[in-house]
Amino acid sequence: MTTHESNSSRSVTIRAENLSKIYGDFAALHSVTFQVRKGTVAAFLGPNGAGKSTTMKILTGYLAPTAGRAEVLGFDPTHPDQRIEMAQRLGYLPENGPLYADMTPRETLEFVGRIRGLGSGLRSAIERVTRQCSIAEVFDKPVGKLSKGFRQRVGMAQALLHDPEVLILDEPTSGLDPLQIRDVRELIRELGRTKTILLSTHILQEVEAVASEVIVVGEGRLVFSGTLDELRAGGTVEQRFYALMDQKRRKEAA
Ligand SMILES: Nc1ncnc2c1ncn2[C@@H]1O[C@H](COP(=O)(O)OP(=O)(O)OP(=O)(O)O)[C@@H](O)[C@H]1O
Repeated sequence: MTTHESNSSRSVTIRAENLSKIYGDFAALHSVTFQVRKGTVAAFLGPNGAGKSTTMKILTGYLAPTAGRAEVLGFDPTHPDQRIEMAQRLGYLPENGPLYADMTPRETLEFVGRIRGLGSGLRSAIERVTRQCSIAEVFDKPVGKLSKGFRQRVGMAQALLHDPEVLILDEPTSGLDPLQIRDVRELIRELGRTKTILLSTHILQEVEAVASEVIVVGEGRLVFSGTLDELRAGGTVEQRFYALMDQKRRKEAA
């Protein structure tokens, strides 16, 4: 346990506290607060433009919040030294894949592994993620020539390369076909046995398929945060999601 972790509650791995983000004159996030407890798979659910990617970029240190505070494993992503330490224990799949089009998956993973300083462990790490993400058949094809589904899986592979204890996955099943979606959900469930995972989605079925905790946002505001069972109390995920969104609209109109 590091000093950073002992300073915060041990059971909370990801914390967003009153996060706000303003792009120019557009407010994308309004004081969003939620927590993800250690060892859970949490779905970050919301319609297009709700602020999911913005929140994830803040949590991973790629964007600074306009106000509020983020924390992952007790580290502050806006603090340069803490961000580096955090990155060693965090895997991030960004929204549109992180990948250089000219590089093959092999070159991508070797490159990422070198940056991460994996040294002699790199070869076995590459073998592990190649198996986990089923990318062996495209291993030596340029990423730019791969289907969206395979690019997404290469993105997952780079996020998993250093076997991080926390994963932040921005729409991990986006662009995949039904069989690939089933495989990636299975992989997420498997990884969720040992890791804390926050994944964004706007697919309601995805929530029930993989998550035990749910955070719902709409137009940059938090509308629900709790367990899947709490969300399902009084209806299906679908019914509850639409009810929450309608409730939010009525509140704003009042
Ligand atoms: N760099 C930026 N400059 C200006 N506006 C931005 C920028 N990035 C995002 N936005 C706006 O902020 C809002 C939230 O965007 P964000 O990408 O976080 O939403 P999202 O929930 O991830 O959406 P999606 O499901 O479509 O990916 C949107 O209205 C978007 O257009």
